[in-house]
Amino acid sequence: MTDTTPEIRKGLAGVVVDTTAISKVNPATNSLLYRGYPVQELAEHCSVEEVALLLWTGELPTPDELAAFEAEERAGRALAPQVRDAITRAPLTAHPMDVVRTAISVHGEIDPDTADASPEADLRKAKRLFAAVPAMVALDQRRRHGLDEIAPREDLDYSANLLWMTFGTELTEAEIDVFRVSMVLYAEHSFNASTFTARVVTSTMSDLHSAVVAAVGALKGPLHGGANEAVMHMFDEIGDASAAVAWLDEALASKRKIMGFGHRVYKNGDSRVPTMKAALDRLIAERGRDDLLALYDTLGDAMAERKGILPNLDYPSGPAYHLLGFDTPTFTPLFVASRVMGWTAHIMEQAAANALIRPLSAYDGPEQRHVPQAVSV
Ligand SMILES: CC(=O)SCCNC(=O)CCNC(=O)[C@H](O)C(C)(C)COP(=O)(O)OP(=O)(O)OC[C@H]1O[C@@H](n2cnc3c(N)ncnc32)[C@H](O)[C@@H]1OP(=O)(O)O
Ligand SMILES: O=C([O-])CC(=O)C(=O)O
Repeated sequence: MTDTTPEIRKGLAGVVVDTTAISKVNPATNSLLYRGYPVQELAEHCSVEEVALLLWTGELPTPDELAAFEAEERAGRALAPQVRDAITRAPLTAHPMDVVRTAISVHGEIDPDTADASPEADLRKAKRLFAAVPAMVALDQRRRHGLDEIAPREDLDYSANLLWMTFGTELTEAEIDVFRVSMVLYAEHSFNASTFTARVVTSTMSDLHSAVVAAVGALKGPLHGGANEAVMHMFDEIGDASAAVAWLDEALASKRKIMGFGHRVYKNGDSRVPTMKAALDRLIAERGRDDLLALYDTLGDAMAERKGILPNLDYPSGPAYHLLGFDTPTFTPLFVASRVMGWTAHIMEQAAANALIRPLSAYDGPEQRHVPQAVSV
């Protein structure tokens, strides 16, 4: 690097832009810690509500703190009429990510703390958003089938209630648990593209809901959260295991990105995949869907053999959400429901020690030149 030729790190690859105390992604040890706790242990022992408090406050809650938050969360689940209208009036041609993005924006407009940017108000906003997003996602899936909204149930925890509001039937404990695991695993992942987006917006001293809306937009893309939906479309396109290898060879020959594989940080496998794959395996066994397992394994093995590239969390999550009964375009909104925890934790962390995020660029356009005299105004 010379004074006149700055080093360009396309995509900020490998660039450390700030510190965070929220999570530690360590590709060398293939580990992920939320506030110091291994995500596998949290997925085994904790409810989504406990993980939310952990991410926001830095500590797992005491039983009293948890009970108080659970009561608050249960009381905040029902949609405000303005948010319900925004969802039901959205054209059915709109992608569910567009609908949840708009619904969050409307939810922000009417948040009682909308004019208050204090840390206490931001935590209240984060809690209200966390409580409300499941009903947004559930209603949007239901209306696409011509079904009515289902009211939240205060006797159910976060995970069971989200499933109840979507399907209106009680799923088995095992099914609810698979869903809980996915929500815990998706909750937080350091400076990924959507979280960084939220931090950029926050760095201008904008508000929490604007940052989350921007983050939803970043998550939608198939190189990020949109990959869980794309995995299922890919499985539909392939059909069954017997076609997987030929499909992959053709896709790689035509330089297609294989959805659900690869990662910017993990190059030897995603720390969350074994936990989510085990959850998917339980669901597959319960449903007797060995055909899906065969397709999953055949494609994964062939990708490892051909390219040495391993699955990321979206690879097992997509088929798990499919087996639970979610429509494929609802998968990424489910990621939103979970990642709201991480985004809002990062928004609060950024605001507490803010510096405007504004990198430099190296200009490579035309040299300075003059407008020709003949050009008229
Ligand atoms: C929850 C999440 O957001 S996890 C990510 C979800 N996204 C996906 O699953 C989409 C598919 N994956 C990808 O597109 C990429 O792996 C990304 C975007 C996730 C990471 O990309 P990067 O860190 O920029 O990896 P990079 O592009 O440098 O990949 C290195 C090489 O592997 C190839 N590669 C990486 N992932 C894939 C893939 N999924 N399919 C085919 N080839 C791939 C690249 O084409 C590149 O090859 P080249 O050196 O011949 O050009
Ligand atoms: O960290 C990333 O780049 C993407 C990812 O896995 C996530 O956001 O969960």
